[in-house]
Amino acid sequence: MTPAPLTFDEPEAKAAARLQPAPVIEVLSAEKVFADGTRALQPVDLTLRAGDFMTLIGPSGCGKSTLLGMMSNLLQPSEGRLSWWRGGPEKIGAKGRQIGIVFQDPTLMPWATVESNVRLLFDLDRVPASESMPRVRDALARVGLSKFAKHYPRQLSGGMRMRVAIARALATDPDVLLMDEPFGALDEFTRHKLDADILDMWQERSLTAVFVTHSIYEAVFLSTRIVVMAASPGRIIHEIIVDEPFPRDESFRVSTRFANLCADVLNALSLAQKPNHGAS
Ligand SMILES: Nc1ncnc2c1ncn2[C@@H]1O[C@H](COP(=O)(O)OP(=O)(O)OP(=O)(O)O)[C@@H](O)[C@H]1O
Repeated sequence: MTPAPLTFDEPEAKAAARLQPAPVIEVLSAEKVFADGTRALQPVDLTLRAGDFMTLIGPSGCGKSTLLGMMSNLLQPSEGRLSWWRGGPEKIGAKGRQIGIVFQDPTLMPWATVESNVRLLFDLDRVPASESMPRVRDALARVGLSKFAKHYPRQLSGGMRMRVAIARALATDPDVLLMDEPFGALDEFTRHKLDADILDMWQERSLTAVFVTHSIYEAVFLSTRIVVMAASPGRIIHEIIVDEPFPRDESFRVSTRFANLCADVLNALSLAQKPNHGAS
């Protein structure tokens, strides 16, 4: 059946807005000044939509982690506000509205097994093992660590420890996954493998993702949208849409299109280095 045509008496912008996926997190003129007076972010406006894979990229200190912290509701804006599923923070956690977080450091408990580390959030919530363990096992299988469930963090490589941290976030069955430079400390090969795995999970689970990185290649490979930020004060200066179909594989990494997109991000980042570009 042919879909009903859009009504053309409607302004174009309104019609386009109707076709966009629903907002999941909206950052509404939110800014952050820390208690010591550091102005980490000047007012930022940003809408994360269902199904986005959004990357935040920019020089050190431009406020990427601060912005991610506010999006996770772990950090409060000093001015402005955020909304989650068009409501307040009370909307977070309901069915279909779970947020999972992966930090830069895997932050594992060294005395606990891989399995216990992944189970941590369930244990804190006093969820019975009969309920939590199938989810823990499923998450460990998803990151390829089933055989290491009884190992301790010291017995794992850096990449494997990061997989445990990802499994811990996945076990809670998140709808939105916020990741703060999770692969920054890993070698290039491990990083490529984990990038591919994250994309598979994002597709399989219909996740909405926000990913902080310093790597232009990683940003282009993963994202549907790249948000470029500048420092002093932290702000958004540009956005690049990566209109490349999924699944993406290694052939994308060596394509001309990939090289051109990397050049676009690099150009935007060099503007970010210019003092006061886009600052108000
Ligand atoms: N708790 C805090 N108190 C005071 N200043 C802070 C605090 N947290 C961050 N800042 C400052 O806010 C600014 C933004 O920091 P943020 O960590 O968000 O930047 P970033 O872009 O994530 O940096 P990086 O890429 O190095 O991780 C920096 O100047 C930082 O020193």
